[in-house]
Order: sequence, then structure tokens, then C-alpha cells
Amino acid sequence: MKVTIIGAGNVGATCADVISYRGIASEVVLLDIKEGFAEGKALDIMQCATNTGFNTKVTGVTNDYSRTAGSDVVVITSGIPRKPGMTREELIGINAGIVKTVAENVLKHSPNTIIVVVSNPMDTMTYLALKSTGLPKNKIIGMGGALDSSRFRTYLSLALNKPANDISAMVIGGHGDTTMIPLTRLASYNGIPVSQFLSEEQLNKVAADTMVGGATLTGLLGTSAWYAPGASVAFLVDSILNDQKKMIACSVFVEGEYGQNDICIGVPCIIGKNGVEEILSIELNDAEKALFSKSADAVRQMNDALKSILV
Ligand SMILES: NC(=O)c1ccc[n+]([C@@H]2O[C@H](COP(=O)([O-])OP(=O)(O)OC[C@H]3O[C@@H](n4cnc5c(N)ncnc54)[C@H](O)[C@@H]3O)[C@@H](O)[C@H]2O)c1
Ligand SMILES: O=C(O)C[C@H](O)C(=O)O
Repeated sequence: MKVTIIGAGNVGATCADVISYRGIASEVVLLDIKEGFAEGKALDIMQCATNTGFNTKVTGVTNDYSRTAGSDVVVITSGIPRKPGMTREELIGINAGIVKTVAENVLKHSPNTIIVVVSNPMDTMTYLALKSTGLPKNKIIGMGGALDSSRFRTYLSLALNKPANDISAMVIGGHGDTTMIPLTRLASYNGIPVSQFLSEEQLNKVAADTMVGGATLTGLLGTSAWYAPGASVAFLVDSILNDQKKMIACSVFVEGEYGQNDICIGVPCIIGKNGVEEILSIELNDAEKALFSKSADAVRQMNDALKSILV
């Protein structure tokens, strides 16, 4: 199985590293516009093989899309990351042009591929990739919910002082500081509602920390995060390539689900070899429904901005 990753920066290279290390794909191609950069990252990753014991072939190329031909999955991480104090939405002006061009180039060489969009503002970039490639909606998946849910589980694990892998929890809605919806009511520790162990105040703090999880890391690092984002993309790619049918919150095109139309937004999906195989309909309470509707309005407004940017 072949995976191409466009953008060999922090997230792209980490994703290539995790995919190789875990043997998720037999071949990974890293592509970047910076001369020699993807080649260097690929070689560095390949030189881990004998010490960590993997057999994935990793190749780096400078803007040569012919080398991406026949990819089963293409991950788009190209574009600029935010700096401290910025929102993801502020990246739209530069990243929209990059994502559109990249998605069109990808499709010329891999017409049957599944595209995973990572570049921010991710929900809008996913919508843009869908509209500019014309691929069926099951083949365009925005990665955000896997990361946000992982951060939610981490903050719950810290509050509970229990392992994150014993905690089940999900974040839906947009991948933005104010649009994410951590589903605190449904979070559990080995099947037991977390509300049996944590006060409302503690749960509210966990939810608030989750929502600004990316901003907190950007403040600490000076640029946005990459280890957890790269690992989250690899987790999603694994479910596609190995047809694991995992339930992962992903940004996908909705047509009536959760009362919304014509946007890509985070909802619980079954992810397998056909990409988005099902959107699960979960019962939200009135407060969660109101948050989802507000989140969808914000995502829709950001999509509208594409019209003036891409003229
Ligand atoms: N969806 C998420 O959960 C999530 C998580 C982390 C980062 N991100 C986003 O992912 C993007 C990348 O973040 P990063 O930290 O890896 O940034 P980075 O600057 O480290 O890497 C981006 C790479 O893209 C390359 N690039 C730019 N234009 C290109 C083009 N036209 N073709 C090919 N390559 C091109 C750059 O040369 C650079 O190497 C940012 O937009 C960031 O906000 C999203
Ligand atoms: O925070 C960012 O800007 C990058 C990414 O969306 C993240 O959540 O880590």
C-alpha cells in the first residue's frame, strides 16, 4: 500500500515516521516544494529502519507529482502553521491556494485515492479539497477530531490520574478553538461515566483545556504541534489502509446529518478501506445540539470566505 504525504514539515515528516515505524504502509512518498527537504527527511527516516525494525520504503521528492502516482491515500499537510496568538482561521489566505493546487495535482496522478486533509483551517480546507477535486464525499476526510479526542482523553487522564487508554471520549464539531465540542457527558473510564469521578467544575476545565489544546502548544513551542497531529493522521491512515472500521471523529461532508448541509465538520465516522463508510448518528441533548449548530455556522462562514480568496 502506498501513502503520499504532501508537505514534509513538522506534521508531514512525523506522520511519515509513525507510518513507517508502525509498518502501516509498504511505501511512503514525502513531497515538498523546498528543494531537497523531503529527500532529506525521507533519508533520515529510512536510516531508522535497522534500529527500529521496519521495512517501509520512504522516498522524498521535490514537487515531482509523477512519483506520487497510484497512491492509495494522500495526506495534505502543506501550508503554513499558526504562530502564538493567531487562530487557525487566519491561515486561510495562504493555505487555501496551496491546498487547492496540491489537491488538483494529486488527483492527476492518483485518481482513485482517498485524501486526508490536515492543513488549517482544516474544516474549510477539507471542503475546498472536496469541491476542487470533485471526488466523492467518502474519499475526502479532514483530520481534526482524532487529535482533539486524543487531547480530550489526555486531559481526562490527567484529571483522573488514570491511563489515557482506559478512557473513551470524543470531540465533534469544528476544529477551532471555539468550535470544538468535547462530549463530556458521554466520556467514560472503562465504561463508567467520568462524572462519577470528576466534579462539574473539573469537567468544564478539561473541556476548556481541550478546546485550546492546539493554542496552548503553539504558545509553548512557538509554532503548532506535530507529534500528536502526526500520530493522529497515522492512526486514521491505518484505519483506511487496513480496513479497521474504527469509529473516528472526522471532518466530512454532511448532507442532512446532525441537521447540517453543504459543509465539512467533525462527526463520528466509521473509517475503512472505502474512506468514510458511515456517519454515525448519535443522540445529542439540547445543549449539545445548540453547540453543534453554532459550530456549523462558524464553519460555514469560514467556507464563505473562500469565495473572495479564490477569485
Ligand atoms: N488538522 C490538524 O489537526 C492539524 C494539526 C497540526 C497542524 N495542522 C496544520 O498542518 C499544516 C502544516 O503544519 P506543520 O507544522 O507541518 O508546518 P511546517 O511549516 O512544518 O510544514 C509545512 C510544509 O509544507 C510545505 N509546503 C508549503 N507549500 C507547499 C506546496 N505548495 N507543496 C508542497 N509542500 C508545500 C513547506 O515547505 C513545509 O515544509 C499547517 O497548516 C497546520 O496548521 C493541522
Ligand atoms: O493548533 C494548531 O494550529 C495546529 C493544529 O490544528 C492543532 O490542533 O494542533
